[in-house]
Amino acid sequence: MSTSKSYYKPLNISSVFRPGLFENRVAIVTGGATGIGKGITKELLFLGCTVVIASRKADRLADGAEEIRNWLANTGQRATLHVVQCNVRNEDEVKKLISTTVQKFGKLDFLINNGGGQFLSPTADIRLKGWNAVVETNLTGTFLLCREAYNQWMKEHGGTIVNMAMDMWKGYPYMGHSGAARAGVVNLTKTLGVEWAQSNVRVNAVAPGSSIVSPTAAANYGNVSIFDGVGENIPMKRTGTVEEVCSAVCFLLSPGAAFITGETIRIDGGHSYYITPNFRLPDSKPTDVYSWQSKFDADAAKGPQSKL
Ligand SMILES: CCCCCCCCC/C=C/C(=O)SCCNC(=O)CCNC(=O)[C@H](O)C(C)(C)COP(=O)(O)OP(=O)(O)OC[C@H]1O[C@@H](n2cnc3c(N)ncnc32)[C@H](O)[C@@H]1OP(=O)(O)O
Ligand SMILES: NC(=O)C1=CN([C@@H]2O[C@H](COP(=O)(O)OP(=O)(O)OC[C@H]3O[C@@H](n4cnc5c(N)ncnc54)[C@H](OP(=O)(O)O)[C@@H]3O)[C@@H](O)[C@H]2O)C=CC1
Repeated sequence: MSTSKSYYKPLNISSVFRPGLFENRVAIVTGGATGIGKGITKELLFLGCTVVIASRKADRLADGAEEIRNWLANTGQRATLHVVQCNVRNEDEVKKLISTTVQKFGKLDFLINNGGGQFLSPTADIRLKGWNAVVETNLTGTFLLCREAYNQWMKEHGGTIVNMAMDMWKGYPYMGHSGAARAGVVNLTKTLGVEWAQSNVRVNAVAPGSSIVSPTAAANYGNVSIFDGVGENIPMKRTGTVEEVCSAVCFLLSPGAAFITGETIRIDGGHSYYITPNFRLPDSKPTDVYSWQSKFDADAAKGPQSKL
């Protein structure tokens, strides 16, 4: 059975959250210029939030910011986007990212630790430098950002943090370093959710399946077709969209999630629960997709002046 796009039934809508939900809020999104982070940035801006995007590469940040600003102009919404170069593995740069944000915008309401990644390798072949690079990026970087956001602002004023995990629940062959680091992130999320509850700081995480079609992610693996065929093994019979991660992040940031902390939400179409080798679901059509059928994207490609 094919999972070609012709079976998809896209829901032609934009954010499911009310306009202005995040007005007067300030967020940092690491890795906010590409892929999932870019999607999160767009939705936050669309909902009125001021967003600071931060990652290592100045050219990626500049290109991403330009695209996002054009896109936002075409939605008719207004919000502030700011760019800071920051390697989450560098303690000084992380401290500066938080202090700059607080100085410039007067506060920090949301931290989204999205930036991260890894390379594919049998674990036996991973050199210590490579192991450390991945663990420092995904686990230590998340720790540093959480700690600085808390100590510099959230401890006194409250705030909400969303961390990025992955579907490492059964281990992750060929991504042993990242699987271990993300399992650490899930555990750290629980700890901080408890330790910081009294400061009115909620800490949660999302765990996307290895199935969120992100062109930058595919390019990072040097294989643009890495997501092809992945949907076949997922109960929902399809890959996931960036927007399906973003909406979970926005929910966790919203007041509607005020009693949720320490939690990790799986966004994987049921893949991580589909474990029984002697039970196969019958073939079926892919389920409905949540995607901002952009209208906005098409208009953004034409430039900021085009009409909705
Ligand atoms: C099965 C099907 C599954 C299918 C899998 C499907 C996956 C789809 C799901 C997607 C999940 C995602 O997370 S998508 C997100 C993808 N995005 C990314 O991964 C981008 C971010 N990643 C990175 O920047 C890098 O991978 C990372 C290593 C973490 C950090 O890079 P740095 O520039 O800091 O470090 P580098 O100098 O490049 O490398 C440091 C060392 O790491 C090791 N190293 C780096 N790249 C390496 C490589 N390709 N192969 C071996 N080893 C490598 C070497 O030892 C390097 O040292 P030397 O020996 O001295 O060079
Ligand atoms: N796509 C998927 O299916 C899944 C993705 N994930 C995770 O979701 C997150 C987003 O991935 P996705 O959008 O798909 O892929 P991308 O490659 O597009 O995103 C990775 C982002 O992280 C940034 N980044 C990487 N290393 C650092 C660092 N040391 N300091 C600061 N920023 C950094 C990159 O920017 P720059 O290069 O400029 O630093 C880039 O913007 C990642 O953590 C990824 O591992 C998890 C599960 C599945």
